[in-house]
Amino acid sequence: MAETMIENGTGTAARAEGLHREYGRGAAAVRALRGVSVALAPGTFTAVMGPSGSGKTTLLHCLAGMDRPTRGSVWWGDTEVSRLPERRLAELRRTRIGFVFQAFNLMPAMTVAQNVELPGRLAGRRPDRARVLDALARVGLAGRERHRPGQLSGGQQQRVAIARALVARPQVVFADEPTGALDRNTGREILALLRDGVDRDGRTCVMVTHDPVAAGYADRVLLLADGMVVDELDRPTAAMVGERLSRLGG
Ligand SMILES: Nc1ncnc2c1ncn2[C@@H]1O[C@H](COP(=O)(O)OP(=O)(O)OP(=O)(O)O)[C@@H](O)[C@H]1O
Repeated sequence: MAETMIENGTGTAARAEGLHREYGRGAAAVRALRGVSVALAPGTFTAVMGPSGSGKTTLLHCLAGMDRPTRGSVWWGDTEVSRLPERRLAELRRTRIGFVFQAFNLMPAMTVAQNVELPGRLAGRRPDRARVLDALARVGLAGRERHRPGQLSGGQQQRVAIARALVARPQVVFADEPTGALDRNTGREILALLRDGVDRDGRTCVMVTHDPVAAGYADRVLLLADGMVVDELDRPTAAMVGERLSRLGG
């Protein structure tokens, strides 16, 4: 039943159909996405990989409602977000989507707790202290709420960013190279946290990564080349991913 619903396009946490994204016009135009369709089943972890410039970040931004496709559609559940007016899209993004960046993107002058509260405040909601503390505890940062980001290690800062992405309990979390700025062991801890959110809370997660070991935490890998999905791997191992990537020259 669930499979059929997903094939029909309903019952997905998010999906994209026939996405094209061009930057610039005329001779200078860059075709970053050239007809990408993906369906993200609820409670799954997908890694997006491919050579530099293949369109990974563009796809993530379009799926997360942070960029608009030139053509094609993006859906979160039954809502077509690619057609929503900007204000409505921003509102919906704050409740339905979490985003984790490679460079953490925390506000240095704010405390850890204030950083986690910020998206809610921007959405006009009063901070729910218990929920913020719970989100911090879940990423292993209980007791750090009054620290500033500069007083934390890179791995701890990324944990704050994950708590910030999760505090609204979004259906889908997007992560753009979340371990790219971290050493290997710290990176593994962050990946385990993302995996845990999928397994324990049924969250849907999509992550761009260059690292085959990181992709091994996912249920599925989508391989992009030249703005198109060229391959897909289920239950990937780092070795399988490394081998497919080297065939793509990535
Ligand atoms: N805002 C923009 N304006 C113009 N061109 C862009 C813009 N964003 C991306 N591009 C171009 O679109 C193509 C795809 O970029 P994208 O960042 O999605 O690739 P990527 O696979 O994430 O690359 P990397 O692995 O190097 O981060 C590239 O050729 C890039 O230069």
